[in-house]
Amino acid sequence: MTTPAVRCTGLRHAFGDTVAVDGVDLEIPAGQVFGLLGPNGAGKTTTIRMITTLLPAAAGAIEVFGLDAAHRKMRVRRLIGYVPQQLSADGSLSGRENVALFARLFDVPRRERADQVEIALGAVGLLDDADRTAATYSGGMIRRVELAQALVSAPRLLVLDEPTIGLDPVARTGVWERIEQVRAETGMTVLVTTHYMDEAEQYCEQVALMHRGRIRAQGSPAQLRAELGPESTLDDVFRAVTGDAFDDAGKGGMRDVRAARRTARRLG
Ligand SMILES: Nc1ncnc2c1ncn2[C@@H]1O[C@H](COP(=O)(O)OP(=O)(O)OP(=O)(O)O)[C@@H](O)[C@H]1O
Repeated sequence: MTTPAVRCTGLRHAFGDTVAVDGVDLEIPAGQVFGLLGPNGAGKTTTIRMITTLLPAAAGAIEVFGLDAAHRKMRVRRLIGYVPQQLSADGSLSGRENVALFARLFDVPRRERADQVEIALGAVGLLDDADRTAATYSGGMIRRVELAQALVSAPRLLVLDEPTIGLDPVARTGVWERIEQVRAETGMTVLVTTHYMDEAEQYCEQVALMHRGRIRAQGSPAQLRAELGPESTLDDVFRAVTGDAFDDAGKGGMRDVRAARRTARRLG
C-alpha cells in the first residue's frame, strides 16, 4: 500500500473554551486533489494549520508522507507549500521578485533559484506579467503569485486555504485550472479548503465534509451523492449528515465576516 500524503488520527485543538477541532481522522491519498469542505467556523483552517505544523495539536497524531509532524517538524515543513487565506503578495515588488523572495526564504539552493522561479511563474501563467509590480495585478493574478510562491520550493504537498475566496467566477476558474495543471504535471498532492461546494464537486477527487470540528463524511463527490440518489448535490449530503443546511451552519459571527471582507479587499 502506498503511504498517504497525510494521515490524521484523533486530532483535536481548542481555543479556550471553543473546541475548534474535535477528534478528526483523515487520510489524504498521495497525488490527489482533496477538498476539506465546511462552512465558516467548521474547523478547516485550524486543521490545516496543525497539518502544516504551524499550530501544535492538543491531542492526536499527524503523519505527512509517513513522517510524524510533531517530531519531524522541519522535515515535514520542507515537504509542504502553504497558501494561507490572508497571506499577501508585496505590491511594491514585481511578480518575479515576490516569488524570488520565497525561493530565498525556503532555502532553494542558490544555483537552482532562478530556474525554480521561472518554473513556478510559468506554472501559474504569469511569465508575461512577471516584471510588473504586483500592485497592478488583478485579484486572480495576486492569487496566482501566491500559488507560485508556494510552488517555488517544489513541495510534495500543496495546502491552499480558500484559494478562490473573494474572486470573480472567471478568476476562480483560472486558479483551479492552474491547480489542476500543476497536479497533473508534477503528481503533487493538493489539499484545499473551501466552502464552495460546486467547486469541490468539479475539481476535487475526494472530499471530507467538516462540521463543528468533526469530519461528518468522506469520499468522492460522486460516491457521497450516490448514497442519497441521482439528483442530489453535495449540499444535500451535508444536510443529511449534519442535520444543518450548509448556509445556516456557517453563520459564524463577526470574526468570519471580518475575515471575508479582509480577503475581498486585499484581492480587489
Ligand atoms: N485564534 C483563534 N482564537 C479563538 N478562536 C478561534 C481562533 N481561530 C479559530 N477560532 C475558532 O475556532 C473555530 C474554528 O475556526 P476555523 O478558522 O478553523 O474554521 P474554518 O472552518 O476554517 O472557518 P473559516 O473559513 O471562517 O476560516 C471557530 O469557532 C473559530 O471562531
